[in-house]
Amino acid sequence: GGPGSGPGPARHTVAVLGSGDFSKCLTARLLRCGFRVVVGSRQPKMAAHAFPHVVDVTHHEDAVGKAHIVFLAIRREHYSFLWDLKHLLEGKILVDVSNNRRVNQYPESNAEYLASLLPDSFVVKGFNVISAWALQQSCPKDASTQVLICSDSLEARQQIMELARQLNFHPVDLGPLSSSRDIENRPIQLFPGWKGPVLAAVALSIFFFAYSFVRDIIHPYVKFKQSDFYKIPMELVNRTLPTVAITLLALVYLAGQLAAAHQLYYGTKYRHFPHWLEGWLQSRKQLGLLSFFLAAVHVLYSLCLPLRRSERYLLLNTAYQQVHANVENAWNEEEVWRVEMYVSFGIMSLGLLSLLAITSIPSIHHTLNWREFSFIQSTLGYIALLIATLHGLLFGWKRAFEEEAYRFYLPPSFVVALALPPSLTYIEMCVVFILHPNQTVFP
Ligand SMILES: NC(=O)C1=CN([C@@H]2O[C@H](COP(=O)(O)OP(=O)(O)OC[C@H]3O[C@@H](n4cnc5c(N)ncnc54)[C@H](OP(=O)(O)O)[C@@H]3O)[C@@H](O)[C@H]2O)C=CC1
Ligand SMILES: [Cu+2]
Repeated sequence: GGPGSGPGPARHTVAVLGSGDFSKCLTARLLRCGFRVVVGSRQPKMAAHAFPHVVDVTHHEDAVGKAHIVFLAIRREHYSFLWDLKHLLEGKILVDVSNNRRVNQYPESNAEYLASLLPDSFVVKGFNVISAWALQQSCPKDASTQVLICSDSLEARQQIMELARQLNFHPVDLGPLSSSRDIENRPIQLFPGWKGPVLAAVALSIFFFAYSFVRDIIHPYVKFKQSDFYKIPMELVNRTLPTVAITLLALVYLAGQLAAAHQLYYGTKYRHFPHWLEGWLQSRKQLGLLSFFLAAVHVLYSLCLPLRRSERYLLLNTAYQQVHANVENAWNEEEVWRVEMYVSFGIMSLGLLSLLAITSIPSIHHTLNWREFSFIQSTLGYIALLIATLHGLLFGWKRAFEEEAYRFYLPPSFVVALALPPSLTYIEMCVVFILHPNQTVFP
């Protein structure tokens, strides 16, 4: 018969092969939840010391014979010994809990390898996303209680899901055994989805930092013998941060516009986007959050600029020169307006960006309906981008037009430092307003 047709009492006994950390913690959890456990070990006498007395620690053959569900708490590299137990494992449910060290370490998943080794057993993948430590917790309440389960045998899958429930986990059915590759990759992925956006942020940071370094440090030094190296830790960093932030934010919306253009060009919603665009669309959340993070750090840097010694000396020197030149009032109306607006736009864009970041948190996202989410992420996001651009333009205005040293140097620096991120914005805005006057296609 099927995997459920074993003799009655054996159902309540679970076998665990291997006596390592995972085996110990799993056994403890099984006992606590009312199961009887038999552990199979190569050296049962030695292994028995590590288990409570109620646990039957015995040889592999013996353990397998006493239970219908067998957990394999051993590493994939050692699976070959199961070949000798082949006939004993026939018709039993084998739970593969193994993990690998690297993503896609082997051509086939561990569970699929096991199934090919023992075609007459019912292999179920599961519990690998749970750490031995989490198994020891008596009443886990967080997300780590999720157990992803898959198997080609529906009945075996359901039995293991039921078992997971009895162990106070939340089983998630991921279907056939082919999902095991995905399940095995889960616990060893490092921030999946963040690689591309982080690489983009790092590459842009290097580029803009190098650019500012040449423009603000090397150029004045070579041309005017002016040593501004003190600017590296604060000013250069604080110039790089907002430029990267605004570029990343522009990239979020550029992806949506390219997708819209793609759909318009092919006249259908049902054609697949090219891979690069698909990946880009899926990293918009990460790009947006990175942009928010960099913008927030930029604000902290900006707030701390007046704390610097250099700032104090420069201020005193200016005051001294002013006295010397007999100028009573240095008030410059245009400058005042520029800076007031520049600061105000900066604060506004950070406020809007925080709103975007907060609404991207899943629990808050779920309280919004699709239109509300799309309004905040598309419309307000766009406005944030626009205001941030104005903030950047107002900042660059003075540098471009007023600072003695840069006046003749205007075209290349102005275009690259300021026009590049905003121009992405403007191109997008033209595209969106011409093609979709009142539509925001991708939230
Ligand atoms: N530790 C953890 O937090 C987690 C572990 N896992 C998975 O659980 C499995 C076991 O992990 P863990 O307990 O940490 O590993 P350990 O290395 O601590 O234990 C593995 C056990 O396998 C047995 N074993 C070792 N070599 C052989 C062999 N050549 N032939 C047969 N049996 C052998 C040993 O038992 P004995 O000497 O009694 O035969 C040993 O205790 C792994 O596949 C791992 O990926 C999954 C999720 C979390
Ligand atoms: Cu700024």
